[in-house]
Amino acid sequence: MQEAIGKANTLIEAMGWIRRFRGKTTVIKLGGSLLDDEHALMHILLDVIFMESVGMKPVIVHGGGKAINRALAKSGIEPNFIRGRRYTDQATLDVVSRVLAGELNVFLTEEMERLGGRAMNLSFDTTNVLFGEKLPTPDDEDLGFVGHVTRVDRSVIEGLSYTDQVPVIPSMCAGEDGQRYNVNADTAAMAVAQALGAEKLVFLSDVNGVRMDKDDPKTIIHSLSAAEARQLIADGVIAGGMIPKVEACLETLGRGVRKVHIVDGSIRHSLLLEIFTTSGVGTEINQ
Ligand SMILES: Nc1ncnc2c1ncn2[C@@H]1O[C@H](COP(=O)(O)OP(=O)(O)O)[C@@H](O)[C@H]1O
Ligand SMILES: CC(=O)N[C@@H](CCC(=O)OP(=O)(O)O)C(=O)O
Repeated sequence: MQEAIGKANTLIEAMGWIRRFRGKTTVIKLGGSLLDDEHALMHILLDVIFMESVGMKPVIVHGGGKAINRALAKSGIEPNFIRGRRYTDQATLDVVSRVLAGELNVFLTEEMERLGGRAMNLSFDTTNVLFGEKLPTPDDEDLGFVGHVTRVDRSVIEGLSYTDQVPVIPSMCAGEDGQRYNVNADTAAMAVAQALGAEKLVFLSDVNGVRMDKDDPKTIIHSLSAAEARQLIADGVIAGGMIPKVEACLETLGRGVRKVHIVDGSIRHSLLLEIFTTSGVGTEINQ
């Protein structure tokens, strides 16, 4: 009896959160490390399907850095990162296109359908929704075909959301002349969240959030203001791959997205817990 009452209370609490987020867009960024974890990925996709089925509007933007590294190794190409971004020559671009826009984008969409959801892959091979240009960099830091997003085709994404399909978008963009570019997946997710005026942007990573000591999960910081996040970058507490993520969060907050979260996607239901509880499980960055 007590157990049944507990379950009913949980359901009633969940209904409140569902009402609050129904009809609102959440952009979910899937990082490369999670795409390698079959079990974690299945649970994340089930959470996304749940969100869609209760009327929330999830949109997936994905990277795939690890899969790209493996594919490059097979082609005998050494990965080369400059300030967290991959130097992308023509041969690298071909591999990135194949892995991100071809394989991973199709795999994620098919996996969602297999799990009972409805999803649509939005890539160069179907409908491209991310447009951009070569990322401007200083002359001595040329990154080749690395781009940034300057325009998002909102109507296609919103059209899918309103017909109860989850848009799945790889982190690549096309120039107005048709040139393809490789885009850092955190910044691609940020551009999509801004363009859609998303209620939330969730970065699912392989760490439990921003930590005071990057190697100690217990030092997680649950809530950070923009000013505190900037200070932690300046102090070197936030480093490496966490910098572009937090910088993307800060830029997103300045442009209308209400809340940004960094969450460990390998914890079961971390996505739902972050959305449906007041304390959450990851790091929330607020304006
Ligand atoms: N303060 C910090 N808190 C948490 N992680 C940090 C911090 N500083 C650096 N990092 C590093 O950032 C990494 C996450 O970024 P990244 O590997 O790019 O993730 P993803 O593949 O999900 O985009 C962590 O694995 C961690 O090694
Ligand atoms: C320009 C640039 O660095 N692009 C990234 C795109 C994929 C990505 O960002 O994937 P993760 O989210 O797994 O890191 C790359 O080539 O690895």
